[in-house]
Amino acid sequence: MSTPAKVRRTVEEHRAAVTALLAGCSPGTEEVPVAAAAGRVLAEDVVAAVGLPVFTNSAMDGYAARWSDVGAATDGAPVRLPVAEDVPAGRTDVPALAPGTVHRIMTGAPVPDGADVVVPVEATDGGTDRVTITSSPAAGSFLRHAGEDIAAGSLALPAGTVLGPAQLGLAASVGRASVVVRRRPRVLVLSTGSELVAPGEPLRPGQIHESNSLVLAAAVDAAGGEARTLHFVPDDVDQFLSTVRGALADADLLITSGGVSMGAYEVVKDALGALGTVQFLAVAMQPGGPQGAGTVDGVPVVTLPGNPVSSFVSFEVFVRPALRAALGVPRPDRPRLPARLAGPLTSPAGRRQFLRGRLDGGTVELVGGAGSHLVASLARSDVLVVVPEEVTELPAGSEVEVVLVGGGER
Ligand SMILES: Nc1nc2c(c(=O)[nH]1)N[C@H]1C(S)=C(S)[C@@H](COP(=O)(O)OP(=O)(O)OC[C@H]3O[C@@H](n4cnc5c(N)ncnc54)[C@H](O)[C@@H]3O)O[C@H]1N2
Ligand code: MOO
Repeated sequence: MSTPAKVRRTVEEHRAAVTALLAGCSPGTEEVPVAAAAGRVLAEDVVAAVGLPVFTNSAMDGYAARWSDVGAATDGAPVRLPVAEDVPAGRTDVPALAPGTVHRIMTGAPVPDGADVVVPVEATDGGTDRVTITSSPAAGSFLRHAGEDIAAGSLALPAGTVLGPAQLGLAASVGRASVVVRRRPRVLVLSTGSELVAPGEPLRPGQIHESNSLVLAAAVDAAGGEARTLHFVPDDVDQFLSTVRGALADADLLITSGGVSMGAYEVVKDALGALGTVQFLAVAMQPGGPQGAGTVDGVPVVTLPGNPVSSFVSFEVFVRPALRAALGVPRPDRPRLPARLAGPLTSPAGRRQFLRGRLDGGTVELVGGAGSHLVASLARSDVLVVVPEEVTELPAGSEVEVVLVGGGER
């Protein structure tokens, strides 16, 4: 049977413990096509095989010219020149520009040797054999110089970079078809509770739809892990342990939800506490007070409280940064910002509170109350409002720190 948690920790202490626990769960590297690397963490330095731009090219559709030939052009005294070549993007045999001539050129096409300006087509009559130029931009205008963005041989993306759309674009631009990335930690997610019923199933009195495993699995995947959701189990120690043991072999981490507080049927605490390798404790925060961490058969386990908001917040505060750090991300934390409170708030003394809020400009409005059962409010929020341990009340207009967890976009 469960016993009251005696150990108390600060948020930072438990964060450090979970980060240390997960430090070993980064399971090596793999090479994947760039097209399949979105969200992955680079495990190698990507060096630019080519500079960018690859060659000096035109920024405009127009005419490549010598400024000494066209610089004096005005409406009243236009310059008329023969068009020697047509240079669409992709032309690979562009002759040099002879003095007294221009090349018609398209955006992205190679600028011929000898040209030092591109005159946009809007400043001409658009001629194809001869062109009349009625004004010229400054010398050097509309040339995109080879290597001005990144030089060949230089570091394009350092190891540890999270590959978002722009980073994938750069990898492709410097010629990479594949990249070496960190393997995604394989994370088992297991919810517990005899009251739980799968969504879609009818509810009998006293039953609720299971939702924490969906939340946690989605959060694991978004953090860079690879979640595998086990079917939830009732408050039965034997069933819990056999489910866990049947799945641990190919897991890097187990996350459980529920069964860790002070009740008579705390399945996670009862089952794992008896092993002696998992510590259950109270963290000075709300929600997310009851926590546990340790190992089962050598595999790291983090036991999160069952209240849905507590489970979500605990993942954000402890598991996400630890997973990101294990993946080698240099800044594993969510971005934080100062914001002004739209209304007043109160908070329990001695516990750091993470309230749900919606950020609008620099102002944050609380969404719902402090209750850790308020899932509809959680779904409408996009930030966590951090209230320090020593603060018990704040008037409207106070500055608070908010954590940008995202979600609820509309
Ligand atoms: N006497 C005390 N009671 C409680 C304490 C305490 O210190 N003393 N702590 C409270 C706090 S804080 C939390 S948080 C919860 C944590 O309890 P458990 O981790 O044991 O979670 P459960 O009791 O299993 O569930 C709590 C709540 O959440 C619902 N739930 C659980 N799992 C799911 C799921 N997968 N999907 C949706 N909803 C879920 C469950 O039905 C309960 O309503 O303990 C307090 N009690
Ligand atoms: O800490 Mo519980 O997590 O408040 O609801």
